[in-house]
Amino acid sequence: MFHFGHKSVDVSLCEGVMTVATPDNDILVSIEIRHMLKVTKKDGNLTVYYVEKKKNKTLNMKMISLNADFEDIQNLYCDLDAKFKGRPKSLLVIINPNAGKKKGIKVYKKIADSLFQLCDIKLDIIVTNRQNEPTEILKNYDLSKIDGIVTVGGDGLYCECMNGLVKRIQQDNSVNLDNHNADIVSSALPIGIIPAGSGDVIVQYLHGTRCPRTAVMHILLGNHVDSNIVSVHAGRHLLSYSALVLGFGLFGDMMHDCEKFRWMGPSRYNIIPLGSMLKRREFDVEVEYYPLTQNEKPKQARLYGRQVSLPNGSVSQSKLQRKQRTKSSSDLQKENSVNEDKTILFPDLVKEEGRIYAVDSHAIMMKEKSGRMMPHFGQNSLMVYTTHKCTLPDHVSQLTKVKNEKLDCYDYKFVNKHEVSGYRVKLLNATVNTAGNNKDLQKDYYINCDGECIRLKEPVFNVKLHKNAVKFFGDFAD
Ligand SMILES: Nc1ncnc2c1ncn2[C@@H]1O[C@H](COP(=O)(O)OP(=O)(O)OP(=O)(O)O)[C@@H](O)[C@H]1O
Repeated sequence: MFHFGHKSVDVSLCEGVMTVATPDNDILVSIEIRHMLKVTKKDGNLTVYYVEKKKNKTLNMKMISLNADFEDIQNLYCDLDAKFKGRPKSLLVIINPNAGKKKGIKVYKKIADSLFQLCDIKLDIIVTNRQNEPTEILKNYDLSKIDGIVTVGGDGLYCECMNGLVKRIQQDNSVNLDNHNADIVSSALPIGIIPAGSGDVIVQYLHGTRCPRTAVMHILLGNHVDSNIVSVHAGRHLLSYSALVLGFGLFGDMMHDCEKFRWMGPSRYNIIPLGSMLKRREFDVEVEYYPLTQNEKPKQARLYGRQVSLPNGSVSQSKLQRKQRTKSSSDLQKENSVNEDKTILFPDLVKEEGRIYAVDSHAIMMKEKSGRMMPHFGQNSLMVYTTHKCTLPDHVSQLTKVKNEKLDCYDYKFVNKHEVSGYRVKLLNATVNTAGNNKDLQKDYYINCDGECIRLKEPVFNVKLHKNAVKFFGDFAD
């Protein structure tokens, strides 16, 4: 017989739930084992630490204590402990002390450390001194001794660690990083993000809150969410992997402008983009969209060959011209196979040519849910948006809707959307300077890759979706 406070109770474990009830079967407590953080025992006492989700999606830690004779406590402890398999036991923690308002170390010490200690996690804590250090650490780190990586910082730190991890895994599996057609090997090692950055977008997508305590508890509960990434290649080199947003044109320029005002801290993201918007540039581009393969197509697949609709101001194409521009898979194969290890067959492909402000894609797809645009992890496809010529007020109104996650944020005549497995952007009027072996573009063109500004040195870049290539700690399902 167990005791809960002054009451004598029965304790049962059934279908993943521990129930504490009176002998008359009045249920006093019912806890799902997947929500338990830790069980401890001492003499005739057993304490269960567990989480409860509040309406605002934050997790709250609670505990209950049960008393019984030594044997009953021992048996219940062993039964519960056996169900904790798969929880992380050993973690590499990478802290960026300069992220956001420079509170990374404080957040870690105040919130994360005690929870990790409670759950007996073996920790290897590294406070970084500079950019690129996380990449270097992950190049040679013994990944076999950890169950996950935890970043304490912003989206940028996560993206750097994700890049380091994905590159390391390709290296270990002899995948050529610079082949833009290569399918990459997915990472089995989950990454947890404890938010301490400027935007903390990914963590909010994952947990619905920016609360660092909630993020730590999600890591400890050990559930995983698979997520897509995209690769960006130019001039037969990998530029980067993106986990969140990849933006050429306006968003590249915005990020470049924001970088110049880094001293302003996180507030630069509220002010500087307005200036970038006022001096928005137009780019003459040709975009090739690689359609989904048969397996990837949603039930009501669109016919891309017939779907190209160019808005006002862009170079228009007749149906016939569009047809001529649709390459056969054999043409593509020939084009792509030069110096490449592996070639993917694209059943048919559509080219769009015109004057644009931006080409953007999101590795975590934004789709309608409960009347809003909400993130969806691990989707079968990548959505690409091209923004064509439009008035400044219309453009501002559209981007404001994107920011506010409005359902109709892409329903504008000047925005084209394509659901693809990849795409290629070619700058049509970019002049390439060649000096010796070095090539460079005469003008500056930027890609915003998850907040990192990449300056293009080649007039063509390729983007490819890699489904479920990475794992997060969390449980996005609810
Ligand atoms: N000690 C460090 N000092 C400076 N930069 C670092 C350091 N450690 C990591 N970085 C890099 O700084 C970039 C931004 O980091 P992070 O996302 O954590 O901060 P943030 O303040 O949210 O970023 P941003 O200011 O770019 O929005 C990342 O590329 C990260 O890897």
